[in-house]
Amino acid sequence: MNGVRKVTEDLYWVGVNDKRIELFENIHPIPEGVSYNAYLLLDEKTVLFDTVDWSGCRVFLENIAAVLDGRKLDYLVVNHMEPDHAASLEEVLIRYPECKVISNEKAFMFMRQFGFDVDGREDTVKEGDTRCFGKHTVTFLMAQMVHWPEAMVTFDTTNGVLFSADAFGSFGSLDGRLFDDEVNFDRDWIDNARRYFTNIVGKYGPFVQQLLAKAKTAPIKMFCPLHGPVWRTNLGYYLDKHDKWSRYIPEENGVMIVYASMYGNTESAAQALAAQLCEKGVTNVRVYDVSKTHVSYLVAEAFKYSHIVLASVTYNLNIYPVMEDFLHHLKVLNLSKRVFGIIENGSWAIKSGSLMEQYIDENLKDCRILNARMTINSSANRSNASELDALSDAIVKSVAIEEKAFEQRVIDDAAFAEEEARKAAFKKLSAKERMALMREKHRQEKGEA
Ligand SMILES: Cc1cc2nc3c(=O)[nH]c(=O)nc-3n(C[C@H](O)[C@H](O)[C@H](O)COP(=O)(O)O)c2cc1C
Repeated sequence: MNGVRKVTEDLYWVGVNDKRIELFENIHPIPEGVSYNAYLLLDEKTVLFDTVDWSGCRVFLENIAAVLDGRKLDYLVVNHMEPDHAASLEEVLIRYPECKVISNEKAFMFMRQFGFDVDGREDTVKEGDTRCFGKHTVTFLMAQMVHWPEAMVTFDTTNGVLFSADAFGSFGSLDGRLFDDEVNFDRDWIDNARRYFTNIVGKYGPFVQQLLAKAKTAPIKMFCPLHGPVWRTNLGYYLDKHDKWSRYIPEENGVMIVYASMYGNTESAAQALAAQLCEKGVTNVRVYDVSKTHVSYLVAEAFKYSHIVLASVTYNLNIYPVMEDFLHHLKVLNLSKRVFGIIENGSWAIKSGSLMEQYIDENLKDCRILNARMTINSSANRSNASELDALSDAIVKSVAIEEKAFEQRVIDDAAFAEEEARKAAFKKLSAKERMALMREKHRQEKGEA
C-alpha cells in the first residue's frame, strides 16, 4: 500500500516513515520516529531524488511504482550517500535497469566503498552544473560537510524547489502530514528539529553558513529535506533558526542547570539555585539530571540557552563521568558563546569545579565562566547559602546584560526580514513596474538631497 503525497503538480513525496527505530544512528533516541524523504519528479524524464533507509525499502519501492504508473525511471539524483538515504539505491537500480545515477565524484566514491555497483551508469556533476529533464532544469550545489563531505543540494530553477539533503531536516515521523503549514511546528516539531540539527550537523556550523549564503542567492520557494516536513510557507522562520544554530548563537536568554549527583546534595543545590533565580526574576530556567537525560537532549538545550550551570560531584578525583561525557559532546559539536556557572561537590578532595572550568577554558570557544563558584563539602552548609546568593546574583546580572544583545538581535532580525520581504516583492514585479519603482526611488533620493 503506498503512502505518496503530492508536493507540486509534478513532484511527489515517495518517502517512508519509521516509527520502529529506537536510536537514530544507533545513538540518539527518537521516540517520535523519523521520516526518510525521497521525491519523484514526473517530467519528460522521470527523476528520483534520493532513496531511503533499507528498513523502508519495500514501501518505498511501492511508492515509486505507484507514481511511475508504468513509466520507466530515467534518473536517480543522489544528494547524500549516508545509508539512511542511499541504502535502497542498488535495489532501485536493479528494478529500473535504464536508470542513470546523477551525483558528484565523492558520492560515487562512497557508493563504491559501500559496495553499490553503479559502473557505467554514472553521470558526474560538480558545483553549478545543470541538467534539464524537460520542463525542469536543476542546478547542483555542493554542500560539503552538511553533514558528510559528499553532500550536495539540488535546486530546481523552474519552480524554486530546493532538494536540501540533510539541511533543514528534523526527527519525527510525518504520519501523513507533509508540509510545514500542516503541522504546528513551533509547538510539536521545533524540539525535534533542534535536537536533530545540533546533534547531527551542529559540529559543522561554518559549512551550514556557507550553504545558507548560497541559499540566499537562489529564489527558493520550497525546502524538500531528507527528514521531516517540507517547507513551503514559513521558510524565513526555519532559515533564522538554522542561522542561529550554525553560528552558535543562543535562541533564548535563559538558564540551563545540569546536575550530577549520587546522594542528592548536589541536586538539592541545583534546585535551590533554580528557585532562587526565579525568586530574583529569571524564570526561563530548566533543570536536568545528567544521569537521567540522554545527552542528545542536553546538547539541544545547551544550543538553546544562553547560560549553562554545571553542578557536579567529584568522582575519583575527576568530573562525574556522565557530566564529563556531556562536556565532551559540547566540545565535539563546537558549542561556543555561552556563559557558565559552576557548582562542585566532594567529601575529601574537591576537584570537579576546577576541572570543569579547565575543560571549558581549553575546549569551548568564546565562553565566559562566572567567578561566583559554589563549593559544597558533602552537603550544603551556611557558607554555601552566601555562595548560592552570589552565584544567582551573578547569573541574574549576566542575563540582564545578555538581554540587551538579544534585543539588538531582534531588531537586526526584523530589519533583515523586512529587507528580504522587500527583495521578494521586487522580484515579483514586472520589468515595467520595477523601472517605475526605481524611478520613484531615484526621484525621492534627489528630492531629499
Ligand atoms: C566512586 C566515588 C568516588 C568519589 N570520589 C571522590 C573524590 O575523588 N573526591 C571527593 O572529594 N569526593 C569523592 N566522592 C564523594 C562524593 O563526591 C561526595 O560524597 C559528594 O558529596 C556526593 O554528592 P551528592 O550528594 O550530590 O551525590 C566519591 C564518591 C564515590 C561514590
